[in-house]
Amino acid sequence: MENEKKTDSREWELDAETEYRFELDPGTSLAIKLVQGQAEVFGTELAEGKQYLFGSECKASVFTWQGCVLEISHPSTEYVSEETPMATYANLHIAFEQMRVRALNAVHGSPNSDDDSDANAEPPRVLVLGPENSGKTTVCKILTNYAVRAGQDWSPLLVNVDTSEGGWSCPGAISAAPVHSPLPTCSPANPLGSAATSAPTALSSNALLPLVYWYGHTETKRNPLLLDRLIRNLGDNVREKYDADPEGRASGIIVDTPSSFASSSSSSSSSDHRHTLIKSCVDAFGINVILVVGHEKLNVEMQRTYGSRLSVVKIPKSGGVVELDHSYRERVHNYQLRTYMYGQVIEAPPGISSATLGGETMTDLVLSPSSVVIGFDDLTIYRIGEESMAPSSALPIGGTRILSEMQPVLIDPAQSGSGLLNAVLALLAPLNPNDSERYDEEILDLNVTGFLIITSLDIQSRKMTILAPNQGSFAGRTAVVGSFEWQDQ
Ligand SMILES: Nc1ncnc2c1ncn2[C@@H]1O[C@H](COP(=O)(O)OP(=O)(O)OP(=O)(O)O)[C@@H](O)[C@H]1O
Repeated sequence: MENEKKTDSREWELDAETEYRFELDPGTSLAIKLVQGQAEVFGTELAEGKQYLFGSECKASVFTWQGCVLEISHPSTEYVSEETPMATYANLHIAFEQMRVRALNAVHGSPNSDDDSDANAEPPRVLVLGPENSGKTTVCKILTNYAVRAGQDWSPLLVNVDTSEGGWSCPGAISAAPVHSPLPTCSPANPLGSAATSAPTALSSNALLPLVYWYGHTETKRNPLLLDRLIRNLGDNVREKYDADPEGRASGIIVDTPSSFASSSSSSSSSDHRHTLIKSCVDAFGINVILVVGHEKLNVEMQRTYGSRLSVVKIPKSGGVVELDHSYRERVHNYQLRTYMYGQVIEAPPGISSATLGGETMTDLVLSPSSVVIGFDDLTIYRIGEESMAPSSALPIGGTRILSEMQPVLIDPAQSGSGLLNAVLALLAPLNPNDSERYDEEILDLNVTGFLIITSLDIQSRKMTILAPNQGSFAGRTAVVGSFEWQDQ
């Protein structure tokens, strides 16, 4: 009881269709309780009377369709806005819902009454494009959550090809997971909820089982050829999954993209890359709707390129989207890596005793990674492509580049300057056991089973220490290093 008295919280009464927005500074947390009415955070409903915790510099909003009363402890920045694009997003959701129902009817052989043919009864496969800080991830989350909440047992496939974000795993990865229950928002460390691979599966929001490929860098322009290949690999997997599950396919696909897909750069080569990568997504996931978030020029560009064969829809950007700067994004990468290894701990603000993380009753999702010492030869480590490539024009006349951007280059941990100390490595699925089916670039096509960090290298005794979420054996395994570094705080 004494605890309750110290709570520095305030009641906010929100009118229908308004939203309460907040931002948190480093090291602070926030608790929100729905006292009365209906409220949701990026499409996930809040239950009345529960304390929801937010931390790790989270920036988000609580929207209400019908009005509500909230009890909120002290955030760093807060305000209420009456102008939101939620009505547009809800209309989009309704349109997608109709597409899903028609697609499912077609699978079941039930006629779609208003339709003369079921041939175009396709579920929504949506590509969300937009510039930096336009709210793409948030739109994807809202549309996914609304689909899950529709009560039709939909489990839309959420695909993240934004390598600067990391989705369910580590930054630098691209991934896809069918979503069965609303995605919580509590920290930018896991913007799409936590995956079963890094958190207790007892929590419903952690039951996500993503398929992950490792690109290894933030910037798409660093190796667009590799990213193109990984997107196509992800698409092939999704197609296989849906070939075997036509009912599941009716839930549709929502693809979140990096802002580099939208930024028109002056250099023609990066513009080429961007078009190639958008096209890889359109082909890989059979996209039939492109949503352009608040960008007139990109909308016109997409209309011109794709307007004749799929729907291109421009949607407004929310005024609540926060401009995230470079140093914030770097801090978020660190939060993500730390959360992957150690779980999520958000300390409740003073006076709040029982709180939930994203609606789950546990506040401390503490994980204990293991630190193991292995021999240099236990793990085969590659980097994809050469670190720095001289332009072809700089090569001697008649010289050809030996290493391509797609070439797996074997790294020797014993070599000084290997760049492995504190590097984040993706552990790949096993190579094909049948030697005759192996091929040079096989490791580009293997998905990721986990991530690890090399925390020390002992060159004399040819041993290294590895931090990993679980104590598996690494003998005979293959890992790929990218450009992410573990920072021990
Ligand atoms: N309505 C809102 N109110 C408050 N914060 C919001 C709102 N919408 C989005 N945000 C926050 O703004 C930030 C940027 O949003 P989001 O990540 O969706 O944008 P993005 O376009 O995907 O970003 P990126 O530039 O990384 O591609 C996030 O921290 C998100 O939680």
